[in-house]
Amino acid sequence: MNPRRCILVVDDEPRLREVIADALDDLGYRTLSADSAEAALQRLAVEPVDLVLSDLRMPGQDGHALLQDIRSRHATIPVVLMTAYSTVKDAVQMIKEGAFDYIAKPFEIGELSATIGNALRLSAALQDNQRLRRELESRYRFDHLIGASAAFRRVIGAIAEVCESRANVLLTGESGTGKELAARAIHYNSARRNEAFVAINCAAIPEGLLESELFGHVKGAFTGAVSARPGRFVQANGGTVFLDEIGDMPVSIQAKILRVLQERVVEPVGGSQSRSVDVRVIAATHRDLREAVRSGGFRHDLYYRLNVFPIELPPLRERREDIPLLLAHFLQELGKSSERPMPAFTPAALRLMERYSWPGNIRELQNCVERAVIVARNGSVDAGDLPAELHEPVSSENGGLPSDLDAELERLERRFVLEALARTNGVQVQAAELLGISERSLWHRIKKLGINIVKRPSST
Ligand SMILES: Nc1ncnc2c1ncn2[C@@H]1O[C@H](COP(=O)(O)OP(=O)(O)OP(=O)(O)O)[C@@H](O)[C@H]1O
Repeated sequence: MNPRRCILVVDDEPRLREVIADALDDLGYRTLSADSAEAALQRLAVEPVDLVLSDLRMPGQDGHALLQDIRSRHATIPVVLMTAYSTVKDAVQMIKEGAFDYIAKPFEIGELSATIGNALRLSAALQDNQRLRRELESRYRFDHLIGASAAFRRVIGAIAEVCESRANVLLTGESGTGKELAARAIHYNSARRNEAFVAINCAAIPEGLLESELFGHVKGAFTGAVSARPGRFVQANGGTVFLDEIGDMPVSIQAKILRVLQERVVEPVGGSQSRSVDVRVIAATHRDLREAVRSGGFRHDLYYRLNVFPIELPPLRERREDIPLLLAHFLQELGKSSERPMPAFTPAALRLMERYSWPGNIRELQNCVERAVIVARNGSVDAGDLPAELHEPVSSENGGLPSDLDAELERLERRFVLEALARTNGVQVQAAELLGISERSLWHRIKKLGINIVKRPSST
């Protein structure tokens, strides 16, 4: 059984201390109390405390000074401030200085329970993340892989396991879940780290060019091939090739990839001499490749070659507890290139972010943070500063109007894109023409909507 979490209640009013301690006791916490900041520091020096709940205004050293002392001497203990309505502004300022949250007096037990539960959960996640990173940093350099949730730890564990081997890796997961980042982590922590990491997006290169892009071509192989070109596999010799969106690769080219994997040779377009290469292949897809194999869009022999070591990147909605960590990480990154101090996100804004489903996953979260930093006023980002989709209500009844305009527009967009792709058998340049948009714009929409294009295999 978990030991009871210990909360230190600091308030100069004995009656209030007693009421709060009783309430916390009923909620299953162990409580200690102190009638001043000085007494609180004495208790902290000798007792293991999980959270400090302190009044803001106290005679002698006040909550503000106590916060500073706790930050410097017991940095991992979260501090929640209790404040009168008139001093809420000071409490918000103190969140910027490192307090975890505040609660305005008078408050109800339910509110107190939620605030404390939240602070304990977030601070445990932060500490876990720090511990995990220290552990990993001593063995690996996974500097940019942020997350401490159980789901993400499994991913890190799998990455750590596969780094040293030369096994092919298949990364699956929705768009924006970090597949490319994971591929880079594998490469830069493998024995190949000093050789090239060559990434290629199989879906973004027109079918006619993909073969020569991958395997190179000899001089005169086709109109415009004025000189020989080595191709990405040769460029990556000794290193790693990252084949992004492998599920969108034409069947004809899949056969050639298979040859690289089996025989470790490439044959440039127009040439008859093969060249041996030593590359590790990491492939990624947001599609269900097993399904593509079943429907004939993907070669089963290639699937089994690639799927030697599968790693699934979980969607962000399945690891919501990582959201505060990712937010802190992106703010830190943005802060490096900004003269201005980064804004603080209010607890209400954070709550909204933790509730939202993030269909675009970490990329969407990153964009949201970047945008919020731009629109932030007075050094803070509140719920109202976040994009409309984060405020979507869950209800549906709305008198004929869509209860969720963005979702409705997205549904329409998906229907039209799918229709155009179906009519053109997945040929994106033609589908884009039908829809009156550029091929690039169609490509972005396909990515955003997570559409899987299954082309009918050509008859050759
Ligand atoms: N665990 C993570 N920690 C920090 N940043 C992350 C993490 N995972 C992803 N990101 C960031 O999110 C963005 C999207 O990640 P990435 O491009 O690796 O996703 P992807 O799954 O390859 O997307 P797509 O399928 O659309 O190509 C990148 O800017 C990346 O740096």
